[in-house]
Amino acid sequence: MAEKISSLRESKSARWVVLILVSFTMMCMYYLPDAMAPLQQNLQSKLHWSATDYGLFTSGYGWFNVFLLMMVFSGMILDKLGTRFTGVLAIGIMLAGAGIKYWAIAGHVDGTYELTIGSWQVLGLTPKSAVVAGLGFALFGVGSEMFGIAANKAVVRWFRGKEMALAIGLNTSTGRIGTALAMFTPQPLYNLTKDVSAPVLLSIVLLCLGLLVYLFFNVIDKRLDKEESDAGIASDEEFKFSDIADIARNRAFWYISILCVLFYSAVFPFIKFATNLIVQKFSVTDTFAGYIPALLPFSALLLTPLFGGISDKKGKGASIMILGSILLVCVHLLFAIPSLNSFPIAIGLVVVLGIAFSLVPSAMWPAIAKIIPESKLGTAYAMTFWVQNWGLMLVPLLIGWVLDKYCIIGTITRVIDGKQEQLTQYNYTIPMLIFACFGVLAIGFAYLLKAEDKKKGYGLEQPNVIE
Ligand SMILES: N[C@@H](Cc1c[nH]cn1)C(=O)NCC(=O)O
Repeated sequence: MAEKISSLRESKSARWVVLILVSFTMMCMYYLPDAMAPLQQNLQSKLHWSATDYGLFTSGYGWFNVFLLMMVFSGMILDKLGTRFTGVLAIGIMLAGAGIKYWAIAGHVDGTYELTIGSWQVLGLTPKSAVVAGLGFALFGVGSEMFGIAANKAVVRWFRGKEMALAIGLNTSTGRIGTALAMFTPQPLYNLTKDVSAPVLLSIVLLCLGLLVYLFFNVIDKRLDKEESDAGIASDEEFKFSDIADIARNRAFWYISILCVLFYSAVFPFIKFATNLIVQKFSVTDTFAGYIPALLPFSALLLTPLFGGISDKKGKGASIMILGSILLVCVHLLFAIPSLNSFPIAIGLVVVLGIAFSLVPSAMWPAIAKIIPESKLGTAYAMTFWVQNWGLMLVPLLIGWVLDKYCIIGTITRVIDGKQEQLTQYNYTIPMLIFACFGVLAIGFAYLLKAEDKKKGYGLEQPNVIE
């Protein structure tokens, strides 16, 4: 009997075209989450936000994902309706969220909110602009996570048994180009337009481009469906509620998800505060300071596919996650030392953080595909992202609050756009120690994962490529 294989999936060029299309859209999507980070100080002075307000707005990314269980719904939609529909829906949601965020940051929302429940003051004179921008970011976050899950599943579908970790790594890396652009462009854009919302507008343009490109991917992916159904190859099984319970019973899955929330809590929220940290601690200008954190996604961009390729061929996935977490702790501890304040040190530390930020994702995302069957993969990625979003939501809130409560060391007066502005000065030692603690816990969970893999034989330390 003739072997049932798909010639499209077997075609290296078709696989790589698919990867380019999905990854380009990923890049467009990754611009907005970090595009406000280089303007933290400008946002604070233009919109009269405190560090707590900035933390609240930043935490918005996770609000709907966490509390409305949006990622679980996204996983269900994905497993039921497929990567093509889900991807387009996700981009539509991101566009709506980015639009709301733009409206709020462009200065159309005035006044403050105060919210008290009993004796607990939930929001104390919080600018409405921060809350509404946070709501826009929350909607964007739903689309962004939904797209991330769909993109991972699409890449796994096309690359399983081939260069899977390399492909996932390249896909994530292209996302890092979006993050790097988000670190490089906002300050020059602001200098040009004197408008803090200009980067949000650029993100809307990028998302529209991403949508066009994703529609091309849909055409090719549909051809694969047709080829597979003609060849009698079964398409993905549909989502079942019992999938959630099956995944939740897998101990290794929880180790990866907890490692994920701890690791990413020490990276993404760090990026959100990094420009300000570098201005404050290393005494460099705002524009130049924005370029230093950009080295993080840049080094990750080059190294993630390299480490993905190595783990495809050599394995050692769990060990790579341990190493990445150790590097993360070292970097944050060194950032915490007040006397280490010369700016070449900042550059070196950010590059090493970029290495950690390449090691862990390059091994982590393919590891989920090794412990969970493909039919449940959308739901599994959704559940991991849900756990991760708790960190993306709570950690910026915590850091913003800690900065205002414990880290203010004074104010300076600077002339910005011809006006004298009071800028608050912070000491970032405590926030950096908090980030380091997440890293220490991440090391522990990476070891637990390695032990579980040894016990259950998932093959996390084995190569991915089937020659
Ligand atoms: N769930 C996403 C979170 C995110 C934040 N900004 C953009 N995406 C994620 O973890 N993606 C994987 C990664 O390594 O970027």
